[in-house]
Amino acid sequence: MTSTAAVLHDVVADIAAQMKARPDRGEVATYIPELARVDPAGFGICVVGADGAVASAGDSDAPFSIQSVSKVFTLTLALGMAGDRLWRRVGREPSGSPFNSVVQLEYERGVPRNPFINAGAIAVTDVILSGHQPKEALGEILRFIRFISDDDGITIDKAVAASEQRTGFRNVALANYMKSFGVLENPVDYTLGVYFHHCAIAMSCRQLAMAGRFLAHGGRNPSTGLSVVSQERARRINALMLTCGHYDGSGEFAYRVGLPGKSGVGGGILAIVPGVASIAVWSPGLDASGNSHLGRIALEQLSKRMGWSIFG
Ligand SMILES: NC(=O)CC[C@H](N)C(=O)O
Repeated sequence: MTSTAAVLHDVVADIAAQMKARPDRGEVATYIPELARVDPAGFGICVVGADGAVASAGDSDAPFSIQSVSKVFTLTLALGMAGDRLWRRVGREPSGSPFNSVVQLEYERGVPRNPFINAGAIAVTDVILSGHQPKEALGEILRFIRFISDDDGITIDKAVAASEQRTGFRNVALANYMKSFGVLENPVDYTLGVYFHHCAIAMSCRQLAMAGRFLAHGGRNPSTGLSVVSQERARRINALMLTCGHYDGSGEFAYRVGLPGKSGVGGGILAIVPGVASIAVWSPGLDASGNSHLGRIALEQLSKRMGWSIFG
């Protein structure tokens, strides 16, 4: 073991022990009833380096609902299908608004600010769906995630998908509003069905960190050398994660952590250290912006102690 690897192992173990013990855990998402049942005591972390070395601690093998972290993978797939045409349907600017905000869509005539807020991700899902049946589109998304993770065991949590399908009234509103401007091509319930199901994909920190490797290594899977996307595309997805990955908490995340990252209301965060590592953390309690409270704090410590901020 090199000394950097040994340091990383110690740092990761220390952070997990500290996070497990903290009383301030944030609030689990309650607007999706199935997520309201998750125990806030969970904490997991996993770091995968360029050489494939893994440093993990806590509940790093416990599956959780990846929710909006899936938006990184759907964006990657949609760019592969539509290329720059995607940007006719969704913007690339931070929203400065909550992830499920309705008001901005009206000002901007149904074109969402970016692919990581709910409206933007629904528009991206609609692009993946075009020309397919919902089942095929969902199969494509799941296959892609299994491929980049090198893990065929990843599945969709049907109970979470059904729970959101029953209660996702805001997303129904956002989708119908976009449909009225012609931003969605497919029937609204088809697009939302695929969206709710990809948000309900369950992964562990280890699986998620594996899935993020291509973003850390210029678009390639470092273990096989196979290209997933071009280097330019990987760089651009990282840029969007940095500027938009935490909704109206994106500025704070960049300030404190200094890495491209994408959060989900299941409490997961995928963070990328370009050229160095892919990191996943999970703690189900959220802050006021809907981002994992301890997940962000853990990443702040990790980035600081390893000197990983992209800002030097
Ligand atoms: N920020 C999130 O993770 C939100 C995703 C969730 N499925 C929703 O649409 O509300």
